[in-house]
Amino acid sequence: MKVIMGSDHGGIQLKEALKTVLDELGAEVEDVGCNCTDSVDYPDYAEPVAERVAAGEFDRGILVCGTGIGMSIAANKVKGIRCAVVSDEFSAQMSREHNDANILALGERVVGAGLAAKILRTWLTTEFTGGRHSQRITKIDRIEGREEG
Ligand SMILES: O=C(CO)[C@H](O)[C@H](O)[C@H](O)COP(=O)(O)O
Repeated sequence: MKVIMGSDHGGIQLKEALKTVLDELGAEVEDVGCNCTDSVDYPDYAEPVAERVAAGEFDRGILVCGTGIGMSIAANKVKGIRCAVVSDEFSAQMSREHNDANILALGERVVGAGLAAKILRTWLTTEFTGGRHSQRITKIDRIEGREEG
């Protein structure tokens, strides 16, 4: 699985910690930054991650900021992106099974590294259920103009 990651200064430590999990799962990882703790603006990292997932260059994206909220708001502006902010394992599972989320947003100031690792494992290994959920994704696509009707 090809995974692209990004963070702002508020998420850089958790982003680094999660690379161990990605390594254990055998993911091929690209990190678009940031690479230091200087204050930066999260949309500058959300945008390239979201654009490259939407373009099909990567299977999944992971974004980390202080809360995950700013990253998810920015990422969800890109057509084809379904970014879920998650802080528990059940939501991680549901965001994949029901919503086919293609980007996971985490908050370093919200979840500890241990819980975040469990969330990430669950999120990366859970498949979309399809069925009735597919028609709902189609309706989301229609809202953003990806589908006619
Ligand atoms: O966008 C966010 C909140 O919705 C992120 O958590 C940012 O990391 C946060 O706003 C950064 O805050 P800081 O005071 O500039 O470190």
